[in-house]
Amino acid sequence: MQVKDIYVSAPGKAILHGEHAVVHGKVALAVSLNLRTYLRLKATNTGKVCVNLPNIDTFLWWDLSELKQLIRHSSGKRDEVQLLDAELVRRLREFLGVTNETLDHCNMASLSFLYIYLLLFGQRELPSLTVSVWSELPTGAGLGSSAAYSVCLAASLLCASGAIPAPLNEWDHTARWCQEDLELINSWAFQGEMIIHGNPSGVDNAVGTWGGMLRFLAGKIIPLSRVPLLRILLTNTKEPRSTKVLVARVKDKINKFPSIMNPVLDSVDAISCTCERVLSEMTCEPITGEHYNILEELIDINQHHLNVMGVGHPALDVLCRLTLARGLHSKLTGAGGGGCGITLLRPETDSSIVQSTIQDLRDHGFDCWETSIGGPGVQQHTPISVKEEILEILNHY
Ligand SMILES: Nc1ncnc2c1ncn2[C@@H]1O[C@H](COP(=O)(O)OP(=O)(O)OP(=O)(O)O)[C@@H](O)[C@H]1O
Ligand SMILES: C[C@@](O)(CCO)CC(=O)[O-]
Ligand SMILES: [Mg+2]
Repeated sequence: MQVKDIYVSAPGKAILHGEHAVVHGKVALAVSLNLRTYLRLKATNTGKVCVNLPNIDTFLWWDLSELKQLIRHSSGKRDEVQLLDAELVRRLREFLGVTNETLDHCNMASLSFLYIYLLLFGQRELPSLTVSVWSELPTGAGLGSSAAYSVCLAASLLCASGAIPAPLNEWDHTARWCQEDLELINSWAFQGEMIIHGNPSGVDNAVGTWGGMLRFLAGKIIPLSRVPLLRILLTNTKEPRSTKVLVARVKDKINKFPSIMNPVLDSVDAISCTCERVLSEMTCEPITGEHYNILEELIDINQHHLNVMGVGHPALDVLCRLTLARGLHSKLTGAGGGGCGITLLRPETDSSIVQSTIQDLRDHGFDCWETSIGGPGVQQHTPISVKEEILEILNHY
């Protein structure tokens, strides 16, 4: 089977409020970033499937003949894409030599690729192809790198399998899919997330698919169209962590101390709802200092709650302390345990304060930059609409 070449991209995300609580049925508010993951899928006639993931130093290939063995006993196409095919996952783990303890980037990324590839093509002739991915996002740092990767895999492989059309017209440079196709992309990306995360809420892949700011509650996605322009500083503490491990840790704590932890989750839920109300007020009445005072207090309270959940880290404490010394408020974003934090900048925050804060954080060995939020969700690209330096990397393989 011959497939068509395609370039796609999907954004990373920052969670304003609700990380972890969202896994337990509470509200989360999340927003897409201007940092994206790009994927090129290229048809080949080598009889192989090649995967090039330079961000994580992973370059793998398999013969179609060995991959065919893996689908021999597969249960086939399932109607319910929300559940993993446990038997296929078990076979893939065995094939790749992944045990429960091996949580490294390479294994998780190859497992999720092969899982989606084999389920989409397994009932037909497997296509020979090369997939290359490059991301502007730090890997495993709380900015939704796994979701952006899964969304790109889902979109490109669904297109290649013919399950959804390629949306680009000859006169466009980028194009997005219709709502129904986006829902299919999102549900397949969720499966990739299940493999990487274990028990994802689905908020990250929803942002990667639709972009913008959204409210997420128990799988229900509500885009927030009326939101004020927020200035946010992103800091990567560079402390490595795994979302899968952290999500499992919070679950254990809730199981051990339900009467103590459930009120914390309820409080996080109330924080997300209050934040959403304040953001909406800011779009329909003059923005005042009091709006920002409330947003800052919500950030502080949530950061304490996340520490109570056990997903803080000394480096994140340093971030909060250093920024507070300049009058700025920060919290972790994503799964925590290291990784990234967000700092809210007030409109009147002087650029000299921002610059000296960034310098303080860099002096501590952190990466820090001001970001713009609300970028588009998953897109198809023509090659010339991909940044030159990224195109060079993708076309290198
Ligand atoms: N550019 C990439 N290339 C290949 N695999 C990637 C890439 N980015 C992320 N991944 C996959 O995602 C995993 C990291 O996912 P993880 O959920 O732990 O972090 P995150 O998504 O960055 O943070 P969070 O879930 O808190 O937002 C990696 O181990 C790898 O399997
Ligand atoms: C920690 C978590 O809430 C957010 C990770 O970005 C996990 C999830 O929602 O799947
Ligand atoms: Mg993730």
